[in-house]
Amino acid sequence: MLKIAPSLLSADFANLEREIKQLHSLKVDMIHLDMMDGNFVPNITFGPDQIKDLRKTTDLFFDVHMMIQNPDQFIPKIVQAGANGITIHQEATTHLHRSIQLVKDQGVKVGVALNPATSIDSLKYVLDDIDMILLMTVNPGFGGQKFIKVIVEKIKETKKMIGNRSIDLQVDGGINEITAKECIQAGANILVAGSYIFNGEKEKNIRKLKEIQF
Ligand SMILES: O=C(CO)[C@H](O)[C@H](O)COP(=O)(O)O
Ligand SMILES: [Co+2]
Repeated sequence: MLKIAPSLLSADFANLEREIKQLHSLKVDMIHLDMMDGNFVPNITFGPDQIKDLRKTTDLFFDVHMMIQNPDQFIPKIVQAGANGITIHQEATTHLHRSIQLVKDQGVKVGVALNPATSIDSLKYVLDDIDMILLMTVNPGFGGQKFIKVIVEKIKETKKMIGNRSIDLQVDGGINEITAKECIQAGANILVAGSYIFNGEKEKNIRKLKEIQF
């Protein structure tokens, strides 16, 4: 089933409660929270304290995309703050298997993210431990970047690797109604979209994504 995950990165940070309540009324499937440390990626966003405050505004699923070096130290804090799912970058941890187990121990969903130039090969060894794979369709760090088209092929290869396992395949970066269609046809089922949803009429943009036919 297709799921829509608006990224708060492009929301109005002076009115986050209002933005989240509107997304709730537009029946999105989850809220995508981009955590950045200025080290793994060249940008800084928010951490556990801010996520804890946002948690008070909604019961929507919080899908935390951790773009931080050495994620292990923050995993318990992010879960305590209210995350329902945590996605860690393979490139940000030396011991991917251990980091995955740490998230699982906290009782929330676990995803592994790959940068555009990272091969899917190492996923093979953790496939039976994870709930989601996030394929970055831009280089992480900023909203509003251009979709990297070569990743469509990677989506197809990843979908094949997943086989009949119940693992969600999420895409993130440069998603609009055109690129979303290509990703869905290739096998993705969760669309993260920031600038496309927030720049303009949210209701119309979310509807357009939901209406994409397979
Ligand atoms: O992880 C991210 C950036 O690193 C964001 O989720 C992503 O870029 C969403 O923004 P947009 O849809 O505007 O590309
Ligand atoms: Co993201």
